Amino acid sequence: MTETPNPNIVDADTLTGEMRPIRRAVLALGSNLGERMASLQGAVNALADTPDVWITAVSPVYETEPVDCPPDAKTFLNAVVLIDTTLAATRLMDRALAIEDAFERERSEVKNAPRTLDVDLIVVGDRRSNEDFLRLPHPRAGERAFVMRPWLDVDPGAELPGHGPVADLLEGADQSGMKLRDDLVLQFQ
Ligand SMILES: Nc1ncnc2c1ncn2[C@@H]1O[C@H](COP(=O)(O)OP(=O)(O)OP(=O)(O)O)[C@@H](O)[C@H]1O
Ligand SMILES: Nc1nc2c(c(=O)[nH]1)N=C(CO)CN2
Repeated sequence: MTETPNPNIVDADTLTGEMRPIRRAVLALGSNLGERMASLQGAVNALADTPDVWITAVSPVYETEPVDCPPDAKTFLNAVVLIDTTLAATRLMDRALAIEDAFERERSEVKNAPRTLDVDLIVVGDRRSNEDFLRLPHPRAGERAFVMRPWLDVDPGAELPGHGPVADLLEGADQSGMKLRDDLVLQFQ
């Protein structure tokens, strides 16, 4: 039987904006200023407390040499968080910026200036975006071992849309400046 949609009936999704699809998202955390581990843990806690966000995995923590940073930059702690979310990608970006602000992130004109906390969206489902406010997938993620390595740890089959398997990207990346900090473990509920 062929069903003809009734134009007089507006479905509940359209009316309420509810029933958004659930998407897997990958967020990268970094800190090279202040209490680095406390900032990363605070970001994980804040994500866990975010309505419509469910953390599914948190990676090990790596100590990494600064890449493309001012000459006096200190080493970073980096990690990756996997979430499921029904938030729109732009709302997730708002939340990431608010979490950075809550940890006294200062925004400077200096490229890659030291920061207490950086929360980057790497992928949000299959969402693509090319706005200044939100670029997805993150345009520099594929060349960053400090993102690919922890991502691979928590998702060995991961793929970066448009770039290929994370395992292959990592093989071509310079991992020499990275050290696993297995003495530092991020907790999540
Ligand atoms: N995928 C994304 N993740 C995080 N911020 C993004 C993304 N796409 C666009 N932005 C925008 O970039 C700005 C934040 O840039 P920020 O200064 O944190 O960059 P960065 O983390 O220092 O550098 P990079 O983008 O190379 O990691 C924000 O205004 C944010 O809206
Ligand atoms: N090691 C390391 N280097 C960086 C990082 C980072 O998180 N870790 N973030 C940057 C801009 O987001 C630039 N350079």
